[in-house]
Amino acid sequence: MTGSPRSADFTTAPADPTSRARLAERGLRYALVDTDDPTAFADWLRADDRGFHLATRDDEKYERGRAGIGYRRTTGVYDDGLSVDPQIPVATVGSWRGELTVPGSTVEHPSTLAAWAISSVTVASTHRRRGIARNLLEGELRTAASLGVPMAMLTVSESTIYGRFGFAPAAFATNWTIDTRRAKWNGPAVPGAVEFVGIERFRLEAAELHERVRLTTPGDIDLWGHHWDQQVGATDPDEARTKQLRAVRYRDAEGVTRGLALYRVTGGEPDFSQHVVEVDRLISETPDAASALWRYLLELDLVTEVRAQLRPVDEVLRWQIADYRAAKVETWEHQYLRVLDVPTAFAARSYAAPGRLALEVTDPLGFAAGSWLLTVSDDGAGAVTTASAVDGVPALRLTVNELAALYLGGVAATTLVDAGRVVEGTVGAASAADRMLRTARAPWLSVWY
Ligand SMILES: CC(=O)SCCNC(=O)CCNC(=O)[C@H](O)C(C)(C)COP(=O)(O)OP(=O)(O)OC[C@H]1O[C@@H](n2cnc3c(N)ncnc32)[C@H](O)[C@@H]1OP(=O)(O)O
Repeated sequence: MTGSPRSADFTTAPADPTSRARLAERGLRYALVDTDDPTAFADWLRADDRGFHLATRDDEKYERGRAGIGYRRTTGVYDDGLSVDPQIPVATVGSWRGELTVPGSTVEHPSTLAAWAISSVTVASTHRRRGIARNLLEGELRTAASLGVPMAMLTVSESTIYGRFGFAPAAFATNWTIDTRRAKWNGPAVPGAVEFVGIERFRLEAAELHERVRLTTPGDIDLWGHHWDQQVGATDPDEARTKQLRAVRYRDAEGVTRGLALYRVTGGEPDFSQHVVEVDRLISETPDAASALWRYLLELDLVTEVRAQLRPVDEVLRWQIADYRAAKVETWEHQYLRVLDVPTAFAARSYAAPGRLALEVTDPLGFAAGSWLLTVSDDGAGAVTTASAVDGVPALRLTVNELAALYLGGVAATTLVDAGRVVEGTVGAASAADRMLRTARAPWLSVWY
């Protein structure tokens, strides 16, 4: 698999004319990059790397990058007046049409929403704070809306940037640091077995397993081949990290792979008994698989600390170690959403309780603004119509940001009312909203993109 395009329409949609005109007024050219052209793509990647303060790559790595993410809609802003290297863009953005899992999805009956994934947003430090990123972001949102994509999504370098464009965090993640001398395993013994697998096998089985697990995880997304290449270090075979990778899998009593872990053991100082385990990935399809893999990692000899990033907020491990304080857990906001089409987005997910909810939404960019009525039937299906306040229907007033935060059921309307970010039109409306919107398990996104 070289990419995840379900449909290629997104790659050919022209650069947004409004942003193009606004940037042209400033002497800047906003254009799609021809990703079939290795030179143009390498120049774009050079700008992307520079924007994120990454090391410069050699030509072979640029070509590998093109093979991996060249399927994306790749846009640059060029300053043709530059006296040096005007062919290197002064701003970059990459986007694609992804699939966001929504509440109610199962492997047998998947419910996903088309979502416009935005990545590689950079503006050269020589051109910062002149409104270039604003034009890139607004251009992406208008393009997505023009293609009928109901949601935009991204993960962020800084949490302060994207609220102004209508994004808000809708799924959170946790980073764990576990003192293994204190964290005695207190969970169940499980019937299957953990065994080592080669890195190539891990890559193969992890991609398959993620395809199933992401469909049961609201907030998660479909992944692309290059993601797995990067995960297992195939893009950087000579790096120390790549050479340290080890992989194990959990097979259940029937011999079916239900979980995988990729990890590195580092350090050991001062006497070889104090190594640190960095868990790069732990994917589990069943509670048994998660138990077996966590237990394996926590009981490794010559190890005193296990670190894991991007774990779910309601990680079950919390209840499987003898000493709660053996684990330091830090919460991050992670999956940011931006609603572009309210009726389509809210009809795609299912709900925990029947009822009606009026949503008065403001949106400076207009996409989601309006008075909406969400009606959930007894089977948990939802439909949204335009309607002004209806007598007896709980009502909330909110901006498009809070609408995004509520969407996956991971943030409570009652919290946002108490925070002063959502206003109740009728007393008790937030509790009514929570009964309909909240999910049993916290939504979760397992990757950066
Ligand atoms: C989805 C992703 O790709 S996340 C990665 C984001 N990119 C990075 O972090 C790479 C390093 N940073 C950069 O390249 C740039 O500083 C960017 C892309 C963050 C901003 O680009 P700029 O062109 O300088 O932003 P621009 O001038 O359009 O600013 C737009 C608005 O965002 C605000 N803003 C810009 N950067 C930041 C920031 N780092 N933190 C908070 N606010 C910011 C501006 O103040 C402005 O606000 P306003 O219009 O409401 O007054």
